[in-house]
Amino acid sequence: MTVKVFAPAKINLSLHVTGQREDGYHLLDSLVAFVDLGDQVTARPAAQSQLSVTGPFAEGVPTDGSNLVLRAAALAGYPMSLVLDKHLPPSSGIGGGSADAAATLRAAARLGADPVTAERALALGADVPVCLRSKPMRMRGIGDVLEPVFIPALHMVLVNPKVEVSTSVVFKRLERKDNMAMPDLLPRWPDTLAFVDWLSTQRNDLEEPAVKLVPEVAAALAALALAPGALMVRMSGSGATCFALFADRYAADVAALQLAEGNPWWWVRSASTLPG
Ligand SMILES: C[C@@](CO)(OP(=O)(O)O)[C@H](O)COP(=O)(O)OP(=O)(O)OC[C@H]1O[C@@H](n2ccc(N)nc2=O)[C@H](O)[C@@H]1O
Ligand SMILES: Nc1ncnc2c1ncn2[C@@H]1O[C@H](COP(=O)(O)OP(=O)(O)O)[C@@H](O)[C@H]1O
Repeated sequence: MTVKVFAPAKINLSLHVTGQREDGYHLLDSLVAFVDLGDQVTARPAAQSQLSVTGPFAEGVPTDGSNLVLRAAALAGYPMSLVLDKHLPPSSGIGGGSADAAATLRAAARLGADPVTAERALALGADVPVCLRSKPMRMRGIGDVLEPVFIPALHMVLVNPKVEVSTSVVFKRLERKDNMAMPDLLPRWPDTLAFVDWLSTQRNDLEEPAVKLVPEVAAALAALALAPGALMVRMSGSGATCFALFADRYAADVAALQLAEGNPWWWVRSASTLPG
C-alpha cells in the first residue's frame, strides 16, 4: 500500500515572543494558519527507511538521516520508502521541514504504525505539533501549547526573496525577549476585514532582527505593501517569507502575477487558508 500526504505551509499570522526558558527556547504567542500550498510525502512500508527528494526545491534539503522526513519515520518506529516532493522554499519561516515531518508521521499512522503523540513529535521541532494539527491554532509555550481558533478565510500573496534564514540566528538577534502577548481572550471576527483590522494591531517580533540580518526581507515587505489591494503585510516565522493579505483570492492572484513579473528571481505565490 502507498499513501500520499499533503504537507501544507504554515503561516504565522502573528508571532509574539513573550519570554525565554532556561534552556534557551523562547516562549511564543502566535496565530497560525495553514494554506493550500505545500510539499507532498509519498510513503510505503519498507524493510529499511529510504528517501528520495524531487520537486523545485529538492536541492535545498538534505537527503541523509538529518532530513526531518527520515527523522519522523525513525520516531514513528516504522520504516518506509519515502518520496518528498519539495515545493516550499527551505529555511523560510513557513515550516516546510516541520510540515514534512508531520506529514510523514500521518503517513506512518495511515499505514498502520502506532500514532506518535504531539508531545513526542515536539522532539522533531517546536513547529511539528502545530503542523500535525494543520488547522488554525493559537500556539503558545515553545510551540507545544495549542488551542484551536476560528479565523475567517484569508487570501494572501507569499514572497520569499530566496535567501535562507536560520531560525536560531534570528532568535539570537532578538533584543527584547519579554514582549507583550496577544490579549488573553481573542475577539470574535465577523469577517475578513474585521480580522485584518485586528491583526494589524498585532506583531511579528522576529521581523526587526530578521530585517537587520537579511535586508531582502525589507524589500519583500515593501513590494508587498505596494501591491494593489494589499490590506496588511508581515513576515512569517523567522523569515524570510513575507505575506500580504487581500480581500479575495482574485485580488491575491492579480497581485502575485504583478509581483512575480517585477521580481522574477523571487518565489511568489498566491494562497488561501485551509478551513478549520
Ligand atoms: C520560529 C517558528 C515560529 O513558528 O517558525 P520558523 O521560522 O521555524 O518557520 C518556530 O517556532 C520554529 O520552530 P522549528 O523550526 O520547529 O524550531 P526548532 O527546530 O525546534 O528550533 C530551531 C531553533 O530555533 C530556536 N527556537 C525555536 C523555537 C522556540 N520556541 N524558541 C527558540 O528559541 C532555538 O534556537 C532552536 O535551536
Ligand atoms: N524536509 C525538510 N525540508 C526542509 N528543510 C529540512 C528538511 N529536513 C531537514 N531540513 C533542515 O531543516 C532546517 C529548517 O528548514 P525549514 O523547516 O524549511 O525551515 P522553516 O521552518 O524556517 O521554514 C533547514 O536547515 C533544513 O536543512
